Amino acid sequence: MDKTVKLVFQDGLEIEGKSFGAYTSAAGEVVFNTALVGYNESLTDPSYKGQIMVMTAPMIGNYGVPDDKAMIESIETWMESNKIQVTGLVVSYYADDYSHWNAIQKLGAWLEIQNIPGIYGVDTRMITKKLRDQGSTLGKIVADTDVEFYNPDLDNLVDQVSCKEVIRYNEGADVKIVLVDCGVKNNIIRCFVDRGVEVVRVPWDYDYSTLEYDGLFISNGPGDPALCVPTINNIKESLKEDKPIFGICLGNQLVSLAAGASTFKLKYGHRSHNQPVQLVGTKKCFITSQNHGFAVDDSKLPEGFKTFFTNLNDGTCEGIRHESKPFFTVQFHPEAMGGPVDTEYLFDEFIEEVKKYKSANA
Ligand SMILES: NC(=O)CC[C@H](N)C(=O)O
Repeated sequence: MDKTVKLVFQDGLEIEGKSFGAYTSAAGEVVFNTALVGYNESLTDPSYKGQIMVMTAPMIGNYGVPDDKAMIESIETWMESNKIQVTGLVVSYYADDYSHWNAIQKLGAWLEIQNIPGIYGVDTRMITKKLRDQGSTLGKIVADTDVEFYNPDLDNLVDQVSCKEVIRYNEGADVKIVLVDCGVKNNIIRCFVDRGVEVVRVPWDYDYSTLEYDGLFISNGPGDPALCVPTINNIKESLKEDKPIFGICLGNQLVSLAAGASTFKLKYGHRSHNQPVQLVGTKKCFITSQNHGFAVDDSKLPEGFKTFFTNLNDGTCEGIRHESKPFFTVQFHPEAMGGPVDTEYLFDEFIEEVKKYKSANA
């Protein structure tokens, strides 16, 4: 019989449930994700560092977990990083029995190996309504020893998830992209490598101006973008040049901050696979995968920049682009994994801009 654990909120609410995964206590920001699939990808997305993820899909674990050690081209085949990044997992029904063609382990066993606690048998609908009404809040999963509440937005989490040295993928390709790793999801690297470019992955605070490259990419990542000061300062220098710049999620926020815009914390964030965004100036709408708690204030974008996409649910900024230079960034995740791939064309558009720049400056 599974042991009892509690989900405790900073406002005092305590919810009793059953333990799966590691029987241990952990604290973080409680956020909800409404995606129906993709728990392995979300759990290993470095953007979730410091967060306790509530999944509203009623059954979690039913398709198990694939081999998290399988690698292709030195990247985890089935995962978005080399480990589980969340602090804890909250689900309604945990399915211990699984069935899937490439699953090799139970979700609970995988969590336990990495000392991540899970709680099931709780009313995730009630919890989600609480978070929507009151906003994301600090919380903790408590096993047999209590822990202090922990606010991940006060920590420089990007430094904890970024690579520690320069890593090259597809070395020797004609087009070279510097990828600033703020907690990059593996599928972003796959999307570039599959398009035949070399990816030069550098730490979040690395001075990439010393490198030979043709285009710049700023990755997704955890925590408050305002804490990434070295990255913002490096991007400020890049904005003075004409080399193409692309960014995703945290990358959108960092380029916006470097350009002189500001960011703010959303009440409960966007974490789902069904967020509708409109391409500004058109009637086109795309359904996107999203996982963010901060947003760019596009009410006063700096000279030369305009809103690229807008969220059709709440009108928030979903990307910015420069009016004349090849700079564009998006708040959503065109690389998906999981979720819809409708906006993956943005990788092609960026690489086209890079090739144009490269031939014009040959
Ligand atoms: N996925 C991300 O890159 C998240 C960006 C940032 N940490 C936010 O929560 O808004």
